[in-house]
Amino acid sequence: MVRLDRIGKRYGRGPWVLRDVTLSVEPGEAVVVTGGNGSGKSTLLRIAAGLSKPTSGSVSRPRSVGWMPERFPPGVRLSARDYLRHLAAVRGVPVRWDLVEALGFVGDPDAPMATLSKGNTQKIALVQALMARDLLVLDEPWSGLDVAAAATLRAFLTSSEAAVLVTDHHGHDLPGARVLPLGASSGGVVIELARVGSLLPQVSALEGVLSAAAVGSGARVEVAAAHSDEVLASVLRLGCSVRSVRS
Ligand SMILES: Nc1ncnc2c1ncn2[C@@H]1O[C@H](COP(=O)(O)OP(=O)(O)OP(=O)(O)O)[C@@H](O)[C@H]1O
Repeated sequence: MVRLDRIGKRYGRGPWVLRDVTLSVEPGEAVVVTGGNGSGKSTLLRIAAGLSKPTSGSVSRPRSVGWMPERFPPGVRLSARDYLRHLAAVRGVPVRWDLVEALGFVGDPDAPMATLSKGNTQKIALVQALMARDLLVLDEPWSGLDVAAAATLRAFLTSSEAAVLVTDHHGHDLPGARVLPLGASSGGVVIELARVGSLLPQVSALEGVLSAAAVGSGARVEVAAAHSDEVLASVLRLGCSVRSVRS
């Protein structure tokens, strides 16, 4: 699984883009990171995928990581076929031609990547990432896909045994996924809990809890910043497991 522990990030002396983000995604689980432009979604994903170092906090990730950037680097001279073969060889996995087909790729697999349409480039960029075994980190994977390919991708991610971390600001539904909203908050701290069960009323009653809503078998709890440490200690004492903490 991938685990981000109290991640903070600032670029140089600029403002903090991320502060104190704790998140774990287990195999077979999916998390959708949402938030407005500039809220830090891509930054969080780049850190999770190992492309950027956090300023504070720590990350642990599995070995086989697939990364799809928001924009495919221009000027790749390889053909789609050679590009996928190369990346499959590097990762020690077979090329997923079945996925290329399932996504409805209609470009020339032997033409340079730079000459493909946006949608077809996106499909190849996706397949190279989806070939990884343990962790799939996909930045805006639906962007540029036609409806049928979007449905194929959703079905693939929903049934994947890898840990899945995606960004989305178009409201694409990913059944069963947890949502991690980044960005403007009401000054509170949002704590995501796993396995809350019948404890939700007790969590809601803790001093400093502003709202507590069930999400699947867990809950999303908003806490006044001044009470966040006590609430965290209390929910752990109650036996809840903490998925993420965001201020
Ligand atoms: N390499 C960088 N150097 C300096 N600042 C950066 C860098 N990358 C991102 N930022 C800044 O960090 C903030 C968060 O950017 P990021 O791309 O993570 O947001 P985002 O939520 O993915 O945005 P969008 O939805 O617009 O893609 C922005 O203010 C951005 O300008």
